Amino acid sequence: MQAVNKYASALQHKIDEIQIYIQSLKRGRHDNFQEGVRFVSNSLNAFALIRRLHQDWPAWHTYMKRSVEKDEVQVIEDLLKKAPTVADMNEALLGMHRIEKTYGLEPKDIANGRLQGKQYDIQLFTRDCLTLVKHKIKKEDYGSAIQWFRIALQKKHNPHENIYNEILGAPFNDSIVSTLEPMSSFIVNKGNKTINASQLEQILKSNNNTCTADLQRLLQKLMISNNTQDLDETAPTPYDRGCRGLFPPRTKLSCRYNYTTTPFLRIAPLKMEEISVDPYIVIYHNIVSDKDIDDMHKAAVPKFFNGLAGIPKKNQTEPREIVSRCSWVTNPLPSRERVNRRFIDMTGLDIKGNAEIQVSNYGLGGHFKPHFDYISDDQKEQPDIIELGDRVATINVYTSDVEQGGATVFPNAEVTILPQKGNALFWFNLESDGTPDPRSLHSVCPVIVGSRWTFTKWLREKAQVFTRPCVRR
Ligand SMILES: O=C(O)CCC(=O)C(=O)O
Ligand SMILES: [Fe+2]
Repeated sequence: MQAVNKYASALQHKIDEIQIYIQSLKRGRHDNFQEGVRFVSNSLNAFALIRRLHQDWPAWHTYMKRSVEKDEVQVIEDLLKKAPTVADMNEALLGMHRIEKTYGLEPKDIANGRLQGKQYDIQLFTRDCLTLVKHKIKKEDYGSAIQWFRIALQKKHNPHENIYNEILGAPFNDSIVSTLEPMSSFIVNKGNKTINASQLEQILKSNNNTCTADLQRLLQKLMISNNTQDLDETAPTPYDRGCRGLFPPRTKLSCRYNYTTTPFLRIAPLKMEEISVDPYIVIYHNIVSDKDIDDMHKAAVPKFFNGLAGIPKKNQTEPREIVSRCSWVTNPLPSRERVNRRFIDMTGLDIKGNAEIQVSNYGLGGHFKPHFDYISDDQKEQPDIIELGDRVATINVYTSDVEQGGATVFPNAEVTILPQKGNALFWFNLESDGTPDPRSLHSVCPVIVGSRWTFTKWLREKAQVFTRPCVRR
């Protein structure tokens, strides 16, 4: 923005100078031939004119040809190198898709800045909607594609549309026709009559009458079809229901001070909130200070890599989904040691040989699909598993608040937890005899608004020989 402003001022400066030159040319009247002749018949005028045309004009011409403020353009070019890539664009589209589908949001609400009933002063424009249309078609989600296409058609036309069209190309062009073509039969069968003749005329006009016959035919189809069934709505999964806050409320749960797990808690008990008794899921409130959170984030961010979903299958070729940015704090740090001490106080479990803590950040639509933290068969050979054993339990500390979305959901246990900065969630992945507990299936809902930060710690099996007795079931 700053760079473009600088460029615009430089351009304005040049225009001002050229205007001054134009003013300087206005000497005497020579609107017609006679006046011209009279003007040059005066030798002073003739001399000055010849001198100006001979000396000044070429110099002004050279000035006009000089590209406007090379430095400013260079700054913009350097910034462009850091512009989002195709991969970034794709991630953003996937994030938008997840938000729409997981929370069951209507495209028209999203486009008008209404997210789960909360109104934001933001809206999407025609070109945003059309980019989403293309993505929906790629995902073969035709119901949603049509909705987004209609919204694109209905969006108010910008008063400066002509300028945008000149620079960006007309939004409804041949490429959108070829994208929509595969679903035109779907439009006829399932489409809803939502644009009328005058709207169609408006679209054609705003498109500078560059609509091809193909596009006109497609728009006509949209108009004539009147089947009301519009969406191929698939039933929400348990994960979706958890993210939408639809699990039944839990009762008979308590909040209390824990002052027994370790001797230290006698002088500084921890606030514990039961979330579920069986399976055991609890939250400890305010276990990390803002300062320790900042220090840990600072240590982790320079080493951030893409957090990828799931475990790659043998011979898998398609890229794994990027779900977060994360890294491990592996070096000893006073903040990390304090957090680890808290983990021991909370759980009574041992962290021998396992001091590192993961820091994760989830952005636009960032999520983590339902998964188990206990190891699967194809992970058994991993060196850390051989050394430390399975992931008995997980601690997840919320190190930021999240304005909307980003809950932790246990789809099988029907539990949803909203992030709250400083709180730690703790649950077991294995039964006390070491058997995997499928009720530990858990997930992160897509972030709608905000940036979600967490610490994750897996408590490992081998360190627990003296802390967790094996109970026969
Ligand atoms: O951040 C969360 O709520 C859960 C993260 C998680 O499941 C994991 O890192 O394994
Ligand atoms: Fe997990």
